[in-house]
Amino acid sequence: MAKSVCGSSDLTDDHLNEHPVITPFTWFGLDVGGSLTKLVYFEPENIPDDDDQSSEIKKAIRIIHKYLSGNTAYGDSGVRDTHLEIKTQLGEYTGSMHFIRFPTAAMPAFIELAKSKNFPLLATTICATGGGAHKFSNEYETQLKMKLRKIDELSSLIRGIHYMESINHNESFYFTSPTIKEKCQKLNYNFVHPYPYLCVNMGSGVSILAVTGPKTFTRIGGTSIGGATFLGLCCALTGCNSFEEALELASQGDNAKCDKLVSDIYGGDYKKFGLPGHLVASSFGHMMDPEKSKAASKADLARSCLAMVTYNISSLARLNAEKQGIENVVFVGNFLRKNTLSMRLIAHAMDYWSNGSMKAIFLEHEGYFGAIGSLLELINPQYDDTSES
Ligand SMILES: Nc1ncnc2c1ncn2[C@@H]1O[C@H](COP(=O)(O)OP(=O)(O)O)[C@@H](O)[C@H]1O
Ligand SMILES: CC(C)(COP(=O)(O)O)[C@@H](O)C(=O)NCCC(=O)O
Repeated sequence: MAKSVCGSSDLTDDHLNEHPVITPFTWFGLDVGGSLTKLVYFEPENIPDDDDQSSEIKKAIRIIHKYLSGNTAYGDSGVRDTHLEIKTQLGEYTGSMHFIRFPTAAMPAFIELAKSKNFPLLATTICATGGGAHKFSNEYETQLKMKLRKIDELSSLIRGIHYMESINHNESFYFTSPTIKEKCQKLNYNFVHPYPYLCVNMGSGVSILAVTGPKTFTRIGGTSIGGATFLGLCCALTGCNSFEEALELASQGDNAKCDKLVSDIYGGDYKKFGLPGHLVASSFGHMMDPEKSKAASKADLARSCLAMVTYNISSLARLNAEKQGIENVVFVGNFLRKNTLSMRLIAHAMDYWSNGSMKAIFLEHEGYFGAIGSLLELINPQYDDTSES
């Protein structure tokens, strides 16, 4: 009989919520986001020999384990982030958690790949979160004969964060002197007494949550100007084709070539209200001047996009934190992947505009927490597509 990752295949999802049956073979958590799909895969150290299984299933299990943990690239666009791999214990099993991502636009190719690797033989149901768990539900059922058990994405995110924090002492960090390259240091943050904190999830769009306990949070805001805005604008303005390319361009550019600064308007600082001359007064404000527009390079344009999106998010984060009386703000999501520049800009902006009262905290597993939370539903189902506040 085919196994379900959430239990035996002859149980309905309702039964699975009450009595999860954990099988040590196909432990996946899926997070299908607006830009990227994240797959967290747990590989147990010792796979017990289960006599109940047909040799066909055993063979498929071996192939999948070998395929996932033996490769770092899958199909045309799947990537395993090997630097994030971590040893942990799930249920009674010790093993490794692997982190894999691919563009959500490549979902049809992923479904074909899953078919070719016999995934459906192992799992009739897979725990999935993110908007795509809803959007692709029919495709999984008709093409793969797999059910997506839908887990609420923000609950999954918070669960994933708290789990990672509990197993990885080096998960959270902050920056000191973020704007001074020679002095800037990345230091471990002690997350022992975290509540309340603000969680800012910088994905395609941005959700802002006030987290008051291990399982209690409220979504207090958001913005549509997020990671996909940065990448979309960069592609439109510079012709770049990837996030990596956009970041590389941004790292070489100067946003003052595109943005109007306070000093462009005041000739210096606007002292009465504490606005320094180097502050951006108006993002892309120089672009209405034909000469300045012509002089701006692709790198300058990319840097302006990055600065605009980053500053806007950190402003919203600070205002929401202020409103809630919260000092610690945790920034997650793949917009921060490889994006130290934005992290340092956020760290500086949060510190500067709060007069040192707020701290920006970042997490190593950036964009994978939703998928981790989804995987944890196997062990202890909590959030079957319900939101919590
Ligand atoms: N390889 C990549 N491809 C596309 N976007 C990426 C990539 N790496 C980082 N990003 C950034 O991460 C954002 C998506 O973040 P993520 O947390 O995965 O959100 P979502 O769940 O909406 O896909 C993108 O909009 C982009 O800014
Ligand atoms: C709709 C979303 C929760 C989807 O999550 P994502 O895939 O972007 O991580 C997110 O994009 C969002 O919160 N957007 C901002 C909507 C708003 O408050 O304006």
